[in-house]
Amino acid sequence: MQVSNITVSHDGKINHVDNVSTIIPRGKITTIIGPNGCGKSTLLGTLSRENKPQQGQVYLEEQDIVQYKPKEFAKKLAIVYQQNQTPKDITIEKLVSFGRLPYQSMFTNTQDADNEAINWALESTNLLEKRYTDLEALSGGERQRVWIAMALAQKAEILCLDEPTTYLDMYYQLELLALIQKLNQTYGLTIVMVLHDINQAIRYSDHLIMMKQGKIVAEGAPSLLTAKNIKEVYDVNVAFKHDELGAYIVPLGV
Ligand SMILES: Nc1ncnc2c1ncn2[C@@H]1O[C@H](COP(=O)(O)OP(=O)(O)OP(=O)(O)O)[C@@H](O)[C@H]1O
Repeated sequence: MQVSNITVSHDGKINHVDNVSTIIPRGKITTIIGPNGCGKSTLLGTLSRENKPQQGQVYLEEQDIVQYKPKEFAKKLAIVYQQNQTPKDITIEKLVSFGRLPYQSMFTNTQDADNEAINWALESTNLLEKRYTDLEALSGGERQRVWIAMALAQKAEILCLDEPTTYLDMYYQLELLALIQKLNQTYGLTIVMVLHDINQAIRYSDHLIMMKQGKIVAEGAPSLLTAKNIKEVYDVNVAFKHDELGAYIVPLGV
């Protein structure tokens, strides 16, 4: 995806995303990082057409995303939110099947392809055995996997995730990030996500976009992060460590 001079304002006064241009590399994991309120979700929501930019364009396969019909766009890009309203009395399988809506029409029978995609989505997220379980009976971590399964059933090449690990304990955070990595490495999905944990961003991303006050201040491989630019962006002092675990930061204080 190519983002070209995007400006988004939620209130018509402040530019919450301010003249941003970037490229989301295909087949890679891109993570948007930055302090609270810097515009991460607004940028992600612009890629997924949830936010309409006042200025600029986003191109997907050389076509402006506004030109795609809703169903065609849903076949290209799926998004999973941080928190989702859980419908009552619905099984995992039923929820995942909603991911097939972009493919259904009155004139074509897509049942075989639908079943195949649903099975693949359930298998990839390790939910096959629980397919007939009610969503309400699941823990928060399992539920997040179901929403990802629904997005996978959409069979889109680009998967956007807005703070997918928020509200999850350490176990489910790591499980979810490993799943995202598997989806990228095994199926070549392009991942674009927002994360707050810098160490997770370093460990699981190929590409980082670092934002501050609606602008991109640095982008590239995780090695672009330094104690200096983290201080500038987050106003936090960190120590950078490099050892057999790879690179990671240790927050020292504000
Ligand atoms: N629907 C909205 N109406 C008005 N202002 C909004 C709306 N959504 C976001 N904003 C404002 O836009 C700015 C950027 O918000 P955004 O959610 O994109 O930031 P973020 O970097 O994702 O923040 P966080 O890390 O806290 O989730 C914030 O100041 C926020 O208050």
